[in-house]
Amino acid sequence: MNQPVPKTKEQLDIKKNLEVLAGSVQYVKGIGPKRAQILKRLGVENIMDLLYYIPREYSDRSEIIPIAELKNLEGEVTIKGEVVAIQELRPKRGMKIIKVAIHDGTGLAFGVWFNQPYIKNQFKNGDKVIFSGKVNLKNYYRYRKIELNNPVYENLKSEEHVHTKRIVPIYPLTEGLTQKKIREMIKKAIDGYLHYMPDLIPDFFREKFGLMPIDLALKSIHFPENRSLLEEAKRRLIFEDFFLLQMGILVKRKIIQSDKRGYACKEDQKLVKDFLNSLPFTLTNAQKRVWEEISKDLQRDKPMYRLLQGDVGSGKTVIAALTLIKGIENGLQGALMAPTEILAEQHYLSLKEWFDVLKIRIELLTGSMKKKSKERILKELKDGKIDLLIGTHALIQEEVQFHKLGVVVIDEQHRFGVHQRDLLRKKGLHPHVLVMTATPIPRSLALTIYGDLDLSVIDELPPGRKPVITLQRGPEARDKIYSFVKEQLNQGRQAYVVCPLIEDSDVIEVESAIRMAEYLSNEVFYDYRVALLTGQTPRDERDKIMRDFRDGKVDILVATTVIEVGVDVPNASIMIIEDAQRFGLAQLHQLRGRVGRGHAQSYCILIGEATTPEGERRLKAMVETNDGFKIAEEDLAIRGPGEFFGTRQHGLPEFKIANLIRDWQVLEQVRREVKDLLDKSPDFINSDLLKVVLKMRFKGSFV
Ligand SMILES: Nc1ncnc2c1ncn2[C@@H]1O[C@H](COP(=O)(O)OP(=O)(O)OP(=O)(O)O)[C@@H](O)[C@H]1O
Repeated sequence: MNQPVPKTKEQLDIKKNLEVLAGSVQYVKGIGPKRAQILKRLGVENIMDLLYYIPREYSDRSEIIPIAELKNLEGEVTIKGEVVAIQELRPKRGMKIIKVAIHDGTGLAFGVWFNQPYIKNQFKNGDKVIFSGKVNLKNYYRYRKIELNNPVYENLKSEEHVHTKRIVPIYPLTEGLTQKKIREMIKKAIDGYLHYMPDLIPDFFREKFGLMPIDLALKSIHFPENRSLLEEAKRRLIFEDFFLLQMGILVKRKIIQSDKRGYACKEDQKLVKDFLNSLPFTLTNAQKRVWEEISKDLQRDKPMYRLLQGDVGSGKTVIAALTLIKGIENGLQGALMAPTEILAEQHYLSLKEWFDVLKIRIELLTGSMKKKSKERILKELKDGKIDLLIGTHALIQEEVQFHKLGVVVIDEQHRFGVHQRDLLRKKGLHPHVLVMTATPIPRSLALTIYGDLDLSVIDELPPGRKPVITLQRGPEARDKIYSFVKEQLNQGRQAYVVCPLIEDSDVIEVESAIRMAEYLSNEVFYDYRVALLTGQTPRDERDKIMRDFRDGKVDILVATTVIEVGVDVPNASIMIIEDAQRFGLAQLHQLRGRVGRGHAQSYCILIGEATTPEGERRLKAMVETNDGFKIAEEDLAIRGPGEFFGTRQHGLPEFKIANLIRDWQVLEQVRREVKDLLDKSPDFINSDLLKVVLKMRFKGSFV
């Protein structure tokens, strides 16, 4: 893989080598099945995992300090000397102390271990040893004795030091594992297996960017000879993370786009035009531009694979509808997948209103549906009688078979992984795919996660929208808040009250929503119509409540976070979020996005006090800005990319060492270079081999 056009034999060798590296860690000398189980908890299963188990920090023990100088020092030191005495003390019952005295010609120091009697047998008088540990000067002041508490020790004669006398790696640990043990395991893996590791970055790339070869990089990331080699090793491995990722994404994109014929739609015809005419508004410029981009894609005979980004309330649904109508008008079936049942139902309701007029047959399929209706829908779908199927991930189940699936819209909201997207895509024969997301992610990240998709952005809200006024208030302000809500309701508006998020307990969450609804309807808003909606509300009831709320028959909707995404009731102008400090920033922004969707001035009132600095940052960001892009950036900064995207779920690769925020410039550079390379020599990489590597390196299923 490290030559522009790999020769077969080399490929074979790489493949064989990779097979060795894919072997279980238990075969590494000194590990065995028991320790392999422990390592598994750290995500280390095969030998490659172990070689890439990156230290979390380093301790510089390279400088050996004369014992005489220790009395002026604090913190961690490394000393060497000859063992002159070994003592075992029992100061009280149940306590054993081992003291080993060493002399280095300048003075005497003691290594002290508590309740580790076996240490005594590790040394004998006359041994030349090294100790690394914290200086404890307490006994120096009393008895002029210098001690190192619980030091790491090594024999001075050993050829290669891994624990002392060097820059020493410190790894993330788990129960049953010590730094010493893992360091030794990694040393064994390096000694025994490093030579199997193929260099995944081609020579000319390495030369161009001055990157060290892989064996030196892995050796230096664990056991660096000096600081500068360590820094170079990090640079090389960050580059490698991004190099592989971009290769994966771009090769996948190529595979998707190459030699597969999609369904080429004709230019906009009657249905699309009728639909546009039926809308009570005209498209915003941003919507027009985006629709043009999509429309062009649909008219090509290659499948579209596009991401549609737009802040909450920016009007993505209309674009989704247009996309589906265009496909349907061209004799194709459409599918719309949403992350939650409520959202699927909402999409169903709003699209049905539009589509019934156009005589397009649309159905809803969800997991909680009765068997009989499900069977009917599945049959009609297969027979091609249904034009558009809307649903949750129930759509990707095996039993769901389309007659001619040609357009797929995925309202992703960051909840589906690439894998699920692919499953739906595969139900059609190269269908056009549009993925929608309301989280405006920074471009470099969009490229990383959705690098295999083209990007369309709706960067403009429909006219007449007023920014939502966001306030944060403590619970003591509740009376005032409620009178304000009443004023608004009296003007014909509606309100949402979102109940606290309760971690890991849907039951308590629902209970608290029930109590809140009772309290509000009995004690505060007894003259108004209050309804309750939770994840446990039965389907039929849920539909009715949402319908009533839409139709203005309910004034206040008390809900859990089930209403987080997609709910569109333009007349609702107040959003109250209880215990707002418990919610994530993206989630707060989504919830706030449920108001401010019509012409009325809307309000979002966050009830709660931050209990952590991060909580404070989140609430402050909400009060200060309505801009989804700024919110996303702040969220990313607070949580880091792993949490932000919920790494595994979303197929975002777990990098070994690179950090998307810190290293984004490298990412962009690598992306340009890799793209360039693949444009010039498309056969540069063997995609099967790449798949194997990517699977091993990034456990996520993004390729
Ligand atoms: N061009 C437009 N002019 C006026 N109103 C519009 C326009 N486009 C969409 N709308 C209306 O704006 C509201 C929000 O649109 P939509 O539900 O499509 O937003 P969205 O982008 O899906 O938002 P979210 O991600 O929050 O669900 C809807 O009531 C919709 O009818």
